[in-house]
Amino acid sequence: MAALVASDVSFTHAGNVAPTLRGISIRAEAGGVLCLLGPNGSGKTTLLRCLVGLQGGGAGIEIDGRPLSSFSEGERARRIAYVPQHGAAVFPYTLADIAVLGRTPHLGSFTVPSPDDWRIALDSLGRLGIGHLANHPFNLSSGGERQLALIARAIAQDAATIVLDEPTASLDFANQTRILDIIAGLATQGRTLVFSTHDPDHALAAATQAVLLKHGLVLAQGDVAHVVNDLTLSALYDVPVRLVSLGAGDDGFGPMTVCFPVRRSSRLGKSHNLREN
Ligand SMILES: Nc1ncnc2c1ncn2[C@@H]1O[C@H](COP(=O)(O)OP(=O)(O)OP(=O)(O)O)[C@@H](O)[C@H]1O
Repeated sequence: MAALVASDVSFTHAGNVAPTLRGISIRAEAGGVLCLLGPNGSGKTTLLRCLVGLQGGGAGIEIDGRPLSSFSEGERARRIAYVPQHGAAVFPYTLADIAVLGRTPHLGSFTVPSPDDWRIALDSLGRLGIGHLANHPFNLSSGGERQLALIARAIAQDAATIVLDEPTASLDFANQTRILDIIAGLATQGRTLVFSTHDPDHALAAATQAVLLKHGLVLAQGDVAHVVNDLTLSALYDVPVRLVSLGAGDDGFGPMTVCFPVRRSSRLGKSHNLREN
C-alpha cells in the first residue's frame, strides 16, 4: 500500500532560532485520510509544506518507501497535489485557467492543454459546484470561491497523494460538507489524503487518522476515534473541550459525534443571562 511517511522531521525557518518542527514522525496510508489538528502557529502549514517538499528539501519524507528527494520535479508533481491555504494570482487567470493548471504535470514540454485536459478541469470545477464561474477571474473571486478553485486544480491533477491546508477554512456549511465528502471519496479510490483544520468536527467526520500538533511536537496520533477526545483536545487547545455523541435522528442522519470548546462564561453558575443585563 502506498503511504506518505515523515520520519523524524525537524525544520527551522530561515531567520528563526527556535525550530518550528521538532522530530515529527507520522504516516498517512493510502486509502486513508489523515487530519492534522493544532493551535495557531503550532506548525501545521510548515509540516504540510515539508511533506510535499516545498520546505526542507524532502528530508525525512518518503512516498511508497522512496525518498521524496529522489523524485524528479515532474514525478513529484504527478504524484502529489498540494492545496495551499491562500492562492495568490498575479495574472488575471479565470477559475478554468486555475483548474487546468492541475493538468500541467501531465503535459509534454511545450504543449498546451488538450480538449481532454480542459474537460477534466471543467469537470473538477463542476464537482466543486463552481462550474458556472469557469470564466470568472480568480483575483476577483471571493475567498471561498478561490479555495474551491484551488481544490479543483488539485483534483484535476489526479495525483495519488493530496495534501490540503485548511481546505474548509473559508467555506459555508454546504461547501464544507461537500469538501469533506470529496476528501473521503478520494480516499476510497485508494489515494492518500492529508488535510489540516481548526475544526476537530471535520476530523471526526472525514478522517481515519489524526495527528495533534502543539509547539512543533506531536502531542498524540492514531485512529481518530482514539485520539480525538475531551482530554487530548483540551490539552491541545488549552481550553476545556467537550465531545458529545448524537444519536440517530428521525431524519435518518447520525449517529455522530460533535465537539465544542467550553467558554468560561458558560460553565455552571457563571452563565450570562441576557435578562440580567
Ligand atoms: N516564512 C517564515 N519565516 C519565519 N517563521 C515562519 C515562517 N512561516 C511560519 N513561521 C513560523 O512558524 C510557526 C508555525 O507556523 P505555521 O504557519 O506552520 O503554523 P500553523 O499551525 O499552520 O498556524 P495557523 O493555524 O495559524 O495557520 C509560527 O510561529 C510562524 O510564525
